[in-house]
Amino acid sequence: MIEIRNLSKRYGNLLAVDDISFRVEPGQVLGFLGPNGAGKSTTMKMVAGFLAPTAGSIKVAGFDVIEQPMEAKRRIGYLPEGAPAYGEMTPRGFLDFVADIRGLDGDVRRKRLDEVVGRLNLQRVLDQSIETLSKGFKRRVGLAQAILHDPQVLILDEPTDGLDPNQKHEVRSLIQDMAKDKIIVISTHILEEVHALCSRAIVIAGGKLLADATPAELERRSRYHGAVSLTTKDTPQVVEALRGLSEVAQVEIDARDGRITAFPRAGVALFPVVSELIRNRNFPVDELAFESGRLDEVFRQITVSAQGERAHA
Ligand SMILES: Nc1ncnc2c1ncn2[C@@H]1O[C@H](COP(=O)(O)OP(=O)(O)OP(=O)(O)O)[C@@H](O)[C@H]1O
Repeated sequence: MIEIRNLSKRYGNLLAVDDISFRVEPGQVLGFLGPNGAGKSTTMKMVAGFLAPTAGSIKVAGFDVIEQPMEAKRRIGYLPEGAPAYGEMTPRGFLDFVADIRGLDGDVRRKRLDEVVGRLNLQRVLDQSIETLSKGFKRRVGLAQAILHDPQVLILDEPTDGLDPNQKHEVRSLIQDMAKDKIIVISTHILEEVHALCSRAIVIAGGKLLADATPAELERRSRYHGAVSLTTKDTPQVVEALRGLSEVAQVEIDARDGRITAFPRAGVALFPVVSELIRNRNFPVDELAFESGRLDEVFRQITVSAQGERAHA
C-alpha cells in the first residue's frame, strides 16, 4: 500500500505540491492527471524517494520513504520522466549496473535480467549505446530498470510520452500485464491513457488535489453524461423533432462535423426515447451514440476553474 499524508513541496516561493493526501491499494492503477506544471513529477519524485518533501509523510508497504529509505526503495520501481541518464552505456551494461545497485546476484539475477530483457524485447539492442536508441527503446530500457527487482510498487512518470501509437500500445499492454499484483501510479496528461489503463484517477492542478475518483465517476460529472448524439442528412427536421421532446433539455449541433447532441432533462434515460423517435419518424440516421461523458471536458472544468481561483487568490 502507498499512504501519503499532507505532502507538500516548496521550491523557493513556489508551493509546487500543496498538502496532498491519498492511499493506493494493491491491484490499483492510479492515474495522476494534471496540466503542465501541476506538480505531478514533483509528487512522484517524492514518492520514489528522489526528492525530500517540505512537509508530510509517505509510506510504501508500511515503510516511511524518508525514515526507512532502503526498505521503502526496495519495494519501489521508478521510471523518471524522459530517458535513462546514462546515454553512453549499453542496455546490457546499464541493466547490469542496476542489478548491482539492487543487490541481485546468482540465479535470481540471471533470471530477472532474462525476464526483463525478454519482456521488453531488448535482445537486439542490448549492445548498442542507449543514446543511439530510438525513443521507444529508451523508454523500454527505462521500464526494464524500473521492474528489474520485481517491485511491489511502480511509479511511472509519463511512461508513453513521445512514443508512436504502436509503442504506446505496447507499453500500455505491459503495464496492464503487471497491474494484477502490483500498485502502479502513472502520471499522464493523455486522457485516453486513463481510459485504457487506470482504475482510479487523481486530478491535481496548482499543486492541489482536486478530484479522486474512478474514470467512470469522473465521466458522470460531464455535462455530456447521458446525452445522445447522432449524425443525419436531415439535420433541421431531426433537430426540430428532438427539441419537441419533453425529455430533452437542450440540443446542440457541432459546427465542425454537424453531429447533433441532445441533452436529457435531469433523471431521464434519453437513449430509448430518441431511438423510438427515429424509428417512428423514419429519420435517416447514420450513427446513434449514448454518451457516457467526456473526460477531456471534466478535466478542463476541474483544472481551469482551479487555475482561475489561483489567479484571483
Ligand atoms: N527543481 C525545481 N526548482 C524550482 N521549481 C521547480 C523545480 N522542479 C519543478 N519546479 C516547478 O514546480 C512546479 C511543478 O512542476 P512539476 O514538474 O512537478 O509539474 P508536472 O505536473 O510534472 O508538469 P509537466 O506535466 O509539465 O511535467 C512547476 O511550476 C515547475 O516549474
